[in-house]
Amino acid sequence: MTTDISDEATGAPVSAPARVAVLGAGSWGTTFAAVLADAGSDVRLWGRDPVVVDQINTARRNGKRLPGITLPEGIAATTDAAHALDGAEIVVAAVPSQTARVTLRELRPHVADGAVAVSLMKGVELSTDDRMSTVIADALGLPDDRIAVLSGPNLAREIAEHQPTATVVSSTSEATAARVAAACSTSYFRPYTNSDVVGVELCGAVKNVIAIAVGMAQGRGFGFNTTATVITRGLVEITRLGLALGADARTFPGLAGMGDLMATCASPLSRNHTLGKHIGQGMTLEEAVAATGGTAEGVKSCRSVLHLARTAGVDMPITAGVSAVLNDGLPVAEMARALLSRPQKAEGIV
Ligand SMILES: NC(=O)C1=CN([C@@H]2O[C@H](COP(=O)(O)OP(=O)(O)OC[C@H]3O[C@@H](n4cnc5c(N)ncnc54)[C@H](O)[C@@H]3O)[C@@H](O)[C@H]2O)C=CC1
Ligand SMILES: O=C(CO)COP(=O)(O)O
Repeated sequence: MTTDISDEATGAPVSAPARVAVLGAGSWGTTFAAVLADAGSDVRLWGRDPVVVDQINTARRNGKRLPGITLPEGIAATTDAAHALDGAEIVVAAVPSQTARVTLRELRPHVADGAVAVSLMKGVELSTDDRMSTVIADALGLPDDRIAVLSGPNLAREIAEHQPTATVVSSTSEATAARVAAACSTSYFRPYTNSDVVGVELCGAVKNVIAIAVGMAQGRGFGFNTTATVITRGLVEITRLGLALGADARTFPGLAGMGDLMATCASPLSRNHTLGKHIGQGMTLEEAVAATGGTAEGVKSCRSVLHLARTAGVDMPITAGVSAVLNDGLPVAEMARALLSRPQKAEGIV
């Protein structure tokens, strides 16, 4: 299932530079644009905020999302989406999941013939329960074999600091996955490819919900035993949903599964984790969203994931608990009580 993208003789990453448009100049869009530029690609980064765009072009910084980071010269930022997309062979979507459909639909006329689209987004659409690759296919009118998703333990700030990490580029087309992987391969960012788009996307979306649960537990003052329990049982929930929806079991212990779950649940850099912690410490959802800043996808995706699960007849008690706390005002202490008082069962039954 997995392809190693490296030069067999030297072991060095093989990069194949491309003309790339990155849509969304938030923390991950900006960081991924920097990865692509470092891989030698010609990158145009589309952002809505002219102040952010101007700062990227003139000062090589995005002070709003990545304070203290100097960006490479190879990124040209613009507020003009048509200019960003003109001639782009690869189109990368990095806007909040719930806004993707409308944003991409508007930009569709500017997408070049033959372009490949890549989702960096980790969410499930609320109104449809669609994964982001489906939203992209609908909004841009692209066939599945010209769509890839990229997901893994990829906290933007660490990557912007060139700390080493790996990721998964998934597509139903091996050629598309390999092409995208080659365009973003650097000395600090190592893409692997696979073909399990369903599994990779579900892992990315649901781990945000589990990270909120871990944050809530830590906000209540609970330690590593609780954290490890929620992460482990969270992975069971992700696996259960994924298998019910046709994912490949090998994805869950991989980078997009366990890898991303660990990074997001452990790191204070995670917006989902941070938001959960604020809630656990007693903030309202509104206060927690404001205090967190940036896009915490799990806040909305907990509802669509839960709906997906219920439709598929899959039990996801942690996700249900997070949704009840965020949407129905259930106190965190009650969520913990409910989870701990579930009927006894044998471990290992997914
Ligand atoms: N930040 C990270 O470490 C990572 C984020 N992701 C995912 O990447 C996606 C984007 O996240 P971030 O860049 O971190 O978010 P962010 O909150 O830093 O930035 C989002 C960007 O989208 C723009 N935006 C908001 N609403 C929009 C709309 N209606 N139309 C067009 N643009 C709009 C904002 O102006 C902002 O530039 C999310 O799905 C997230 O889960 C995935 C991996 C890592
Ligand atoms: O997806 C991420 C790391 O892989 C980023 O997590 P947050 O969206 O919670 O910050």
